[in-house]
Amino acid sequence: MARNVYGLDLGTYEIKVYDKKNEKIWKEKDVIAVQNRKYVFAVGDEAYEMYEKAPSNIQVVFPMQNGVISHFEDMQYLLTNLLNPERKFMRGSEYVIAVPTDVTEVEKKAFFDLVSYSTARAREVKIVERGIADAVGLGLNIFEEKGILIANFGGGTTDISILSSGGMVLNKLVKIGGEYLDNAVANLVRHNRDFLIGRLTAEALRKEFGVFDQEAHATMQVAGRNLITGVPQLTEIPIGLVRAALREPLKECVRAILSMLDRTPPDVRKVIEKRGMYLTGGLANLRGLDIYLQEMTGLRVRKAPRPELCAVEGLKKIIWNKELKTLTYSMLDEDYRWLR
Ligand SMILES: Nc1ncnc2c1ncn2[C@@H]1O[C@H](COP(=O)(O)OP(=O)(O)OP(=O)(O)O)[C@@H](O)[C@H]1O
Repeated sequence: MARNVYGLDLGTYEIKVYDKKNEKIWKEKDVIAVQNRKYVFAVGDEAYEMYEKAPSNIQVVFPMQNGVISHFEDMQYLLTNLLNPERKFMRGSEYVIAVPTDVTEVEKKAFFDLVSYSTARAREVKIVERGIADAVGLGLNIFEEKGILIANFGGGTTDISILSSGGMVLNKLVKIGGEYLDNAVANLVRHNRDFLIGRLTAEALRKEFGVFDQEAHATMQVAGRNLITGVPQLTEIPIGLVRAALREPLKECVRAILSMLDRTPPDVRKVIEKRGMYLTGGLANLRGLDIYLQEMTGLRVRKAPRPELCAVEGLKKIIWNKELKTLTYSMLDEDYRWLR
């Protein structure tokens, strides 16, 4: 099979892929369903459909947690299956992978090894920091700009980066993302209403209500289990309860952004204050999040047009452009000294 070049943004919630040969970008849920702890039953979107609905002999596993790989073999199987469903051999392809910056070298190396040492037999594996891929995806002149603040709100994490002159000045990975918010909503509903809802229902509530711009008396009917009677039933959840659950985790993200700004060199900070910050990642679609962040940080907030695909669009540009390719590196490079 002919060689190909892939851009991979491996997220906790979804894997985004750029396929150079077929000139297309696609995404798939980062989930695998395993039967009797042995046989792979389904992968990707199909496996996600089974989450919270599967019988007890089928385990639905999320191979990534908080932005890093937690089940290496499941992740490798999932990726190989998604890239190569017909299981034709695809040796000799090249990969450019977007990785979070604020993780350990071992965690970063796992992304590299995932492709380097799989049946894919990669010809070349390059890594680029996700904040940089986001900036390229936003169409910013990464080499010239002297102050860029990007917050990537994802499924498992919020990756905050400050860039200047083509490099990372500061970066912080906050372990709060969509999943954390969903758990917060489900927990508050349980404590407040004695009503048990699943994570997917909590996600639907969060997507429906958002953070701002909705009337204060809206409600949504959801299915769950009454914890007093033990009976499954429908109930109305008010918007106020969902907003209350989101408040503290979102404040934590705001605090991380502000504390990073405090540590930013003054000249870079001046440019950021003038230009504002950029919002990327799937959670940036949360209704009203941009207005909320604008009010809380005092910065102008610009949301990427397709925030969840911003990093993979950056990877696409990097793959096609020689100058941008200098932003990538290999962990096998002589001058890359990992663990030292
Ligand atoms: N319209 C929407 N409204 C609210 N939230 C949304 C919307 N669309 C997607 N999301 C949320 O975005 C999150 C996924 O974002 P994204 O795909 O950027 O995450 P990821 O890259 O997989 O995760 P991470 O970057 O943390 O590893 C999910 O929690 C999902 O619920």
